[in-house]
Parts: sequence; C-alpha cells; structure tokens
Amino acid sequence: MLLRMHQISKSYGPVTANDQVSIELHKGEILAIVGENGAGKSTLMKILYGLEQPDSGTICLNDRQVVFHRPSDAMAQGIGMVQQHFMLFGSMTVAENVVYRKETRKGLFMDHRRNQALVRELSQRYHLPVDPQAVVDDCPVGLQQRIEILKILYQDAHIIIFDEPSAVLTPLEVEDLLKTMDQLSRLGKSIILITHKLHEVMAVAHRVVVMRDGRVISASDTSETSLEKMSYEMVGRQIPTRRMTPPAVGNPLLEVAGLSLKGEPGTITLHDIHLQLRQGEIVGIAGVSGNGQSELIRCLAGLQAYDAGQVMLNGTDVTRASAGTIREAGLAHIPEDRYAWGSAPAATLAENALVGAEGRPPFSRRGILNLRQVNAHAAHLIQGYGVKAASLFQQMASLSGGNAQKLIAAREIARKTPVLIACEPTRGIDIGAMEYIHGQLIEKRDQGDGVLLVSSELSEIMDLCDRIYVMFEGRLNGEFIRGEVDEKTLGLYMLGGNRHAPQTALG
Ligand SMILES: Nc1ncnc2c1ncn2[C@@H]1O[C@H](COP(=O)(O)OP(=O)(O)OP(=O)(O)O)[C@@H](O)[C@H]1O
Repeated sequence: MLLRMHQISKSYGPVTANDQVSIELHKGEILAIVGENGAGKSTLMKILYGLEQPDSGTICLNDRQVVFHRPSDAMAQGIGMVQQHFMLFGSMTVAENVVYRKETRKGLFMDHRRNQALVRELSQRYHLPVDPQAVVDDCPVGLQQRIEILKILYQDAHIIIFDEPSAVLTPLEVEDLLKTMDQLSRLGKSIILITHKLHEVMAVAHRVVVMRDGRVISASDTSETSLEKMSYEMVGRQIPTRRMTPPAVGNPLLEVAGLSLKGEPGTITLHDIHLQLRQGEIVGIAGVSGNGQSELIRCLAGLQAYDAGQVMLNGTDVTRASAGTIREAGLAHIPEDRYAWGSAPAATLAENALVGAEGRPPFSRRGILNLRQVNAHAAHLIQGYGVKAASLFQQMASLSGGNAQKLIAAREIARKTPVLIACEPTRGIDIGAMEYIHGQLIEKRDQGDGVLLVSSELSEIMDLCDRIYVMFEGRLNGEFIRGEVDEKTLGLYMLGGNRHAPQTALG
C-alpha cells in the first residue's frame, strides 16, 4: 500500500473536523474525496501535507509510519499539493518558477539554458506542454495550473493532491486537466482529487470516498457507484430536479447604456456595454472568466470608476455613484472573490452576516447596536442556509470555504433588494447548498425582483437564466432567450467564434 491514513481525528475547539478517518491510496490510482461543505476534506489533506497535525491517528507511506510537522516534510517524502491559489511568481519565467529552490547554477549565476532544458524535458515526459521562457503573468489560468503541476513533478512528488482544481478553469481547461490527471496516473503517479463536481469524479477517478460530518461514509470503485448514489451519500437526501415557471417580466430595474472602461495595460477594456435587467427575470452573463465580467460588475457595484456610460438602478441614476449609494439605491452583490470583497475574515460570523445593515433598524437605533437582533439575524441565516458553524462568534476565517460562501450569499439575498448581482454564487459549494441557493435566486425572481447572474458554469446559466448575454473580450457579443439556444452555440460565442454583429433578444 502506497499511502494509508489510519483513524485520523482532528478537532478545532468543539468542532470535530475529522473523526477517525481512514483512507488508502494505491500506486497509479486516482482517488476522489467528495462531501458537503465542512465535511472535513480540506482538513484531512492539510494533515497529509503537513499543514496541520492530527490529534490522533497515523500516516504510513509504503507501510512505514511518517510524521509531517510542516509541508517541507511531506514534500521530502514525495507528496505535493496543487492549491487553489497558485504559489507562483508572476514576473518570473515558467522555467524559473518550476526549478525555484532547486536551480542549476553556473558559479554564482543561474544556468538559464540548463534550467530551461530541464523544464522542457520534464514537460515532454509528462505531456504537459509549456514554453519555459514565457512569463507566468502572461499565461492563462489553466497554463498556470500546469506550471504548478510541473513544479511538483520537478520535486519528484509521487502523490499529488488536487484541491478543487477545476473551480477556476474554463470548460476546455477542465478537459485538459482531466486528461493530465489520467496521463499522470498511467505514468505511475497517485492522485487525490478533492472536488464538488461529481461528473469529474465519474470521468477520471478510480475510487471515491464520500465524507460527511468528519467521517467516511463510503469508499467504492467509481464503476460501482453513480452520481445519484454519491449525492445521496453526501447530503443524506435526494436532490430534486427543478422546474422553472415562465418569467412574469415587468419594468426595467437595471439599465446600462454605453458603459466603457479603458483598462490599465494588461487588463480588460470594456466596450460600449448595453444591458437591461427587468423585474421578474434572471439574466445571465455567460463567458469564460477573464473576459471583462469582473470589471463590469465592479463598475456596476461602484467599486471601479469607468470612462463613459450611464447606469440606472430601480429608477435612480447611479452613474459613477459610490458603492454605498448604489447599495442604498437597491443593489445587493455576491462578489466573485468571497474574501477580498465579500467578507471580513477576522470578524465574527454575526458581524459578517450584518455588514451593510448595521446602520438600520432593527439592528441599530441612534447609533447603538441591538445585539439581540444582530445575533438572531445571523442565527436565522446560518440555520436557513445550513452553514456549518460552531458558534456565531467564531471568526469568518475558520469556516470552510463553501460555508463562507453560503453565509455571504445568505446575507446578500436576505437584503431583499430589487436587484441582486450574483457572481459565481455557487463556486466551491456542495450540491445540496447549490440547490438551495438556486432555489433562493428563483424565489427572488418569482417575487418580481431581478437577478443578474455572472457564471462561468454553463450548466448553471442554462438551468437558471431567462435571458443570457455572452461576454467576450470586454464586449457583450450575443444575447439569447431561454430555450432558444443550446450549449454548443453559447460555447461558440464564449470563445468569440461568431464575428458578426451582436444578436439581440429584446429587439
Ligand atoms: N482553523 C479552523 N478553526 C476552526 N474550525 C475549523 C478550522 N478549519 C476547519 N474548521 C472546521 O472544520 C470543519 C471541516 O472543515 P474543512 O475545511 O475540512 O471542510 P471541507 O470538507 O474541506 O469543506 P469545503 O467543501 O467547504 O471546502 C468545518 O466545520 C470547519 O468550520
């Protein structure tokens, strides 16, 4: 047996993150670990990678017990981890990043030619094409992930942990990644894949372990399980398929006319954006991430200045207004980066659930907070959205990633504003919570509000949106009505494959 983690337990205060968890990994095997948000997957991987120490339990490599106090201990034993946030130096070349700390030198100086040759050789051996001389910042996300993988292979890792690796990738990049994992396993590498995307598990993994509440619920060959069985084991119930009623469309709530932004060098420029969101509809912005969606939403939310254009929100002109004024005028916003924009990691859950409403009754009067109301509000959101938390007063940073996302979504949806902009609202979220958040967005639309959904998940856009804009290289280059477009056509527009005039659905 290559790796055996035996009866691993780990608690954080009252929370048992891992409860006597045992897993095994064979040479050349791809093992997927799935489970609800907060099930304990990341904790188990942090223990394997030496980032955390277990309270009890053992790790054996090739039947020999090992103890990892820090990641360098794990790396020295051939364990590498592809993290969600890449650990690369953006201004350095691919080769410099891959050989970092294990460079070949000529006297005092780096032997660039030799390092590049080593990286070229490595990239050929593992069928992972890269240009060793390219600068990392110029590489798209999928390529940066490939550089991370090469870095780990250069350090001779034979066990590679992938922590939700597809969350940041485009559909084509995901296909490439799955191929890469398959190739690596054929070349004798062993892989642990943490993911919420069950179809990826079925496509690439040999075995799958399902975790719930810190425990292992099942371990099976993927050939002997199914999507339905896995999802049932994860959340303990059947996930219903949803049917949407036709939209009852009303007046415009958000109107954007001629919005343009001249980006800094190296950033996206927005060209003459026109869009409309009306009462009672969910409008999607589909697109491969990095095509200007983030810039557009930052402009609409008052987080970035733009050069031209007019924005009307619920009848008020909010052109170039501040973020606070725009929120007051009726905008709620689930931002794409939950930590940078959406929450204060060092503040408590109760504080994070309140943000933005602290100046208003019933939460405060004459500048004095009513803590009973504040706490009751947070408890209500936490319960409703199934946020796994030990206390209202724990730090936001101690929540698992998916649970942090659930709390932010809960806070913004609960504001009951006429317009909600939801950016990647279900990224990193388990299928049960995803179904719940989708239900909340539909309910909001059915109550006559408008939802602008920005998502790089085509299936999410297709399932929820009444109308869909496609964004490519800073332009809206297509507009479609639900049911009148298939995934293939949308995919084509997302890649700029249509070069004729934009199609409009509203006339
Ligand atoms: N540093 C910490 N302090 C307190 N609690 C923590 C800490 N790290 C994790 N936890 C708790 O341990 C539990 C397991 O979290 P973990 O991150 O392992 O879950 P996960 O399965 O990876 O979830 P996700 O799918 O959301 O990433 C959660 O309840 C989480 O709140």
